[in-house]
Amino acid sequence: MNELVIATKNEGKVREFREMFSKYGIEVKSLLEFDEPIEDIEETGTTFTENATIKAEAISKQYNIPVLADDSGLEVDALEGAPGVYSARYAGLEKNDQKNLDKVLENMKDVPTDQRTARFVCAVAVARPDHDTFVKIGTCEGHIAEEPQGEHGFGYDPVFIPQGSQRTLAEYTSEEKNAISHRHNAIIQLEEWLKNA
Ligand SMILES: O=P(O)(O)OP(=O)(O)OP(=O)(O)OC[C@H]1O[C@@H](n2cnc3c(O)ncnc32)[C@H](O)[C@@H]1O
Ligand SMILES: [Mg+2]
Repeated sequence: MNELVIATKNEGKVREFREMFSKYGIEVKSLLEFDEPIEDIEETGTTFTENATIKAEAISKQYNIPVLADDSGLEVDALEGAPGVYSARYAGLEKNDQKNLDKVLENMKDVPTDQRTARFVCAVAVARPDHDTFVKIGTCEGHIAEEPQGEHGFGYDPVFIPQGSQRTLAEYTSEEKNAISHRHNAIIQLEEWLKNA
């Protein structure tokens, strides 16, 4: 396999997948690079696994090709797992990263440091014509910062400090993030499939 379609319109994800798959010699094509516009796929599931499956199968069926999809988000313990599967829409349907992370910080303003634990979760689904879809899940444990720091990455990275670190993920280089991220931890479980695909 030298090219893999990823059913996402998130440029941050695309960048990370491109970097992580380059070492397998696989080029990544996202929904942003199709000749025709691709309609948004409604994420009607209640779990990361369901939503990743919905996205991968929708595009795989439409084009009759193998497709990978990623559904991910931030689970904050003090917010009972929110924003969770609603991470992209936490502050409204327009999907604004800044508003989303501001809302997390606002809802966490009275939560002391030792109770700010959280994790990123990433479900990657692989859907192929005439095969059962499979899903792998990766996580990255950490805690929520008091204020945003850093310019790298995307989404909630400026407020997420990985376990054992003093820096937010937005202060990590992309190489550093891609070595420990939830997305990395999901992808490494695909290695067998990638080698044989
Ligand atoms: O559905 P697609 O098109 O893939 O793009 P999306 O941005 O809508 O992606 P999701 O539905 O999976 O929602 C993921 C949310 O979690 C956030 N997120 C996921 N991975 C992240 C990461 O590595 N760092 C920071 N935030 C992340 C992201 O910003 C979104 O708000
Ligand atoms: Mg989405």
